Amino acid sequence: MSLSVEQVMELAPVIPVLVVERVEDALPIAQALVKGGLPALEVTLRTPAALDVIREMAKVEGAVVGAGTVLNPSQLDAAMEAGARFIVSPGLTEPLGKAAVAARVPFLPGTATAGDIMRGLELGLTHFKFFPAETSGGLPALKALAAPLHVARFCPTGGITAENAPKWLAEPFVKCVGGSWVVPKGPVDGAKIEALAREAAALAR
Ligand SMILES: O=C(O)C(=O)C[C@H](O)[C@H](O)COP(=O)(O)O
Repeated sequence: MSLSVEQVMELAPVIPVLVVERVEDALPIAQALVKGGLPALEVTLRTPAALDVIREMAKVEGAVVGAGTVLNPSQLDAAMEAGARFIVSPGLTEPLGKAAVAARVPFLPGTATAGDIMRGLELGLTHFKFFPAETSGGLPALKALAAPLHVARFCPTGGITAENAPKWLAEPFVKCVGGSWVVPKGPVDGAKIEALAREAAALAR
């Protein structure tokens, strides 16, 4: 079943941002996250294994697997071919935005300025990543942007933690946050990931 970008953002308060080096780690990570209550999984195309990781994770019941770090239309095509059901990018270019709109795939392009968001609105997009959130002025900056650009909704990502997520999630223009903290680097510890996911899934919106 295909979901709208809003539905993807409403699956849980947190979209875990995943950098997975080994295909063997895909299933245990996805299973632990879904079990902990985080079904939307962003697999970044930062490792050679990423497309195979998407294919593996898509087999996990309940998982809604997307691709992150998508930089251009050919990566968008490859991610969708691998089974990605939503697309996240660090920034917004016209070729990528147009390709995502044409593909009718839920798309969260990274934005950090009013101009970025306005270019997205011109393309018909209304939901954006705010990236890198903590270093682009943090919540005061997003509040200032969301006032005039009041139709836009955001997934702040970059520097978000379990500790600072609640202040972002309390805002009406924030639908969810993204972050890598839920899956610590190193050997996969399913119990630990599940516990971190459970804590993240319980954050109030
Ligand atoms: O490459 C992309 O497209 C990204 O999505 C970047 C990630 O969102 C951030 O690198 C996650 O930031 P941290 O949670 O601070 O580790």
